[in-house]
Amino acid sequence: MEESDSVPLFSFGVIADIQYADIEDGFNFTRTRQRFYRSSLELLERAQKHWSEETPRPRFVLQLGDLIDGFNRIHEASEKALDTVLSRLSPGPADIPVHHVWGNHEFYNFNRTFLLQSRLNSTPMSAQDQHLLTVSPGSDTHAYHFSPEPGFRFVVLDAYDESLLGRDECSAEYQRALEMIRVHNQNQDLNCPPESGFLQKRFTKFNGGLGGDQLTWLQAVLTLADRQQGRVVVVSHLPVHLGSTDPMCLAWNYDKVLELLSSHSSVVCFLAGHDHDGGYCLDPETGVHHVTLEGVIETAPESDAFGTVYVYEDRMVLKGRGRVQDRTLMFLS
Ligand SMILES: Nc1ncnc2c1ncn2[C@@H]1O[C@H](COP(=O)(O)OP(=O)(O)O)[C@@H](O)[C@H]1O
Repeated sequence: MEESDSVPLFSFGVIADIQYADIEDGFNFTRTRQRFYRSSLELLERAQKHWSEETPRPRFVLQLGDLIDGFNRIHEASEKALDTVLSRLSPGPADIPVHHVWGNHEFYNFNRTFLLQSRLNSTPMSAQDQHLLTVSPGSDTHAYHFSPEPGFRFVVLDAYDESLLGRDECSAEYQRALEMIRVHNQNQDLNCPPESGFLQKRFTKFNGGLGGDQLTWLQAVLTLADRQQGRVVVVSHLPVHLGSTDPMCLAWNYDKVLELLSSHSSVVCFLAGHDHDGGYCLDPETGVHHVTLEGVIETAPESDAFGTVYVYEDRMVLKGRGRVQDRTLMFLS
C-alpha cells in the first residue's frame, strides 16, 4: 500500500506493449527508438514479481495489448513466444488474473479464430456479470466488462473490431475496413500514414476502430453503469484522446468513442497502450482521465515500465515504476 492516510478499496496492475521476441534488439520504423525484444521478458518478470509480493496483492492485471511482437510470425515462433510470455505473466493457477487487450501485434501473429480459443481470450466465464457481458452472443469481438468491486466496472474494448488486421480478405468486415481507410489513405503501403492532415495520420493499417455493434453495446453498458451510479474504467489498445497520444496512434473512430464517453457520467478513466512514449490528459469537458501507458518494448533493460493502480472512493492513484509516471486521478463527479 502506497498511501499512509487511507486504505485503498482494491488495486490492479497495468502493463503495455511487451512485444517479446527471441531476437536481437532493433528499432521502431523511423529508427528513433530502440526496441529491446528479449529483455522485455525480464521487465515482465520484474513486474509480475512485484505484483505477487504486494500486500494486499492486486486483484487483477490489465495487459494493454501487443504481448508478443509480429517478428515472431516471420520466425515461425508465435505460439512458442506466446507460451513463454504467458508462463511469466501467469505462472500458476493461484496467480493474479490477467485481462488481455488485443493489439495489432496479436493480429500479426494470430487470426481471430485462434485468439478467441487461446488464453488471450479473457472474457469472464463466471455466472456473474452476464448481462450485456459481450457485444452479442457468438460475436468474435473481444469486448466485455467486469466488476471487481461493487460500484466499479471495467470495460475491455476491441479496437481492431473494424480493421484490416485479423479479418479474412474475402470477408465483408475486411472490405468495409478497406473502404474506410482508402477514403483517407491512398498510399500503396497502407502502413504508411497519409501525408496530408494531422489527424488523418491515424488511418493506417496498424490501427483500427470500434464497429457499430460494439459502439451500441458500449452505450448500453455505460447507460447501466450511469443508472447504478458506478464508476467505469474503459480499457483499449488504441488511445482515443489526442491529448494522450501522437495522432498516428489514435483509433480510427476515436471521435465517435469520445462522443459516446462524454454522454456517460460513470466514465472516470480511459486506459490505453500502443503509443510507446505514453501520454496523459484530463479531458476538461468530461473529467475523464486518459492514460496511455509507456511501452515495455522501448524501455531499456535496466529500467521498468509497469504500474499498480490503487483505487479509492474519490480517486485512483497510479504508482508507476521506471518510465511510468506516478499520477493521482481524482474522480471529478
Ligand atoms: N511510417 C511507416 N511507414 C510504413 N510502414 C510503417 C510505418 N510505421 C510502421 N510501419 C509498419 O507497420 C507495422 C507496425 O509497426 P510497429 O512499429 O511494429 O507497430 P507498433 O507501434 O504497434 O509496435 C510494421 O510492419 C512496421 O514496419
